Amino acid sequence: MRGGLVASARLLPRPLVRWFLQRRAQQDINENMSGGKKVKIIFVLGGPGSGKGTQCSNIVEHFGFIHLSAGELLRAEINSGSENGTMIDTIIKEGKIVPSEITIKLLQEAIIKGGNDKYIIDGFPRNEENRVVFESVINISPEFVLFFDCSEEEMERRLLGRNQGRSDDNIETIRKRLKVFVESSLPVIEYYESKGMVKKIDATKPAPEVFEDIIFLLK
Ligand SMILES: Nc1ncnc2c1ncn2[C@@H]1O[C@H](COP(=O)(O)OP(=O)(O)OP(=O)(O)O)[C@@H](O)[C@H]1O
Ligand SMILES: Nc1ccn([C@H]2C[C@H](O)[C@@H](COP(=O)(O)O)O2)c(=O)n1
Ligand SMILES: [Mg+2]
Repeated sequence: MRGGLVASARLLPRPLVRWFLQRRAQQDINENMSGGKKVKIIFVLGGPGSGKGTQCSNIVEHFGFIHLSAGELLRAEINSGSENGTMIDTIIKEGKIVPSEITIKLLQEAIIKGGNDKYIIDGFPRNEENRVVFESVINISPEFVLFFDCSEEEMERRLLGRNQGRSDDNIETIRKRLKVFVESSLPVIEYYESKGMVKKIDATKPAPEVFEDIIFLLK
């Protein structure tokens, strides 16, 4: 029966399939969140090492958001031994971006599991494909985008000193990630900027000062 449904879905026009997936995702998210409130999302973007994870922990503590890091969800997927794990691991070591359907499925599951109505999503959308597929499948627009603006030299220095055993914190992969950030992620930030949705933070400052600026913006 299920196989029959999948086979018939292949015969449906693409917009209809997309509409169906979108309705399912929204229904799933809305049925599972707390208090029947609309789910609110803030995207946190910035280059590798700009301090997204550090500040998201502060935001969770002070503002009651659930923090989802796309990178951490992908690393958990690798460690879970899933069938996509090896492929994700290779892509991350190469500093490239994982296909959107994988990352969005992980985010969707985490939103449903979280059961909250306020999410701060860090490191997503990382490219235009991430943005467009999220829009069409999840169909929730972010309230706004927090952009951590940091110089490349500072980001490189921080990543080389991070010391958390990440397979992508080596100079070769760091340089590739910085290049991918400029080529694929900055255009996404520019897209949201053109819609007046970006709140920019000077992320080169010391962490406590960055958080003071965030408090000002979130209040
Ligand atoms: N404002 C800051 N000044 C100096 N060091 C910082 C600052 N913010 C974070 N750090 C340090 O820099 C390193 C990278 O920070 P963090 O992991 O938060 O960055 P990130 O943007 O999440 O990076 P990635 O995209 O690689 O996950 C960590 O070792 C962190 O302690
Ligand atoms: N939307 C995303 C987010 C992350 N990744 C991959 C590629 C990144 O270099 C890596 C680590 O992410 P981080 O922890 O630095 O945010 O994870 C991706 O492919 N797509
Ligand atoms: Mg991070």
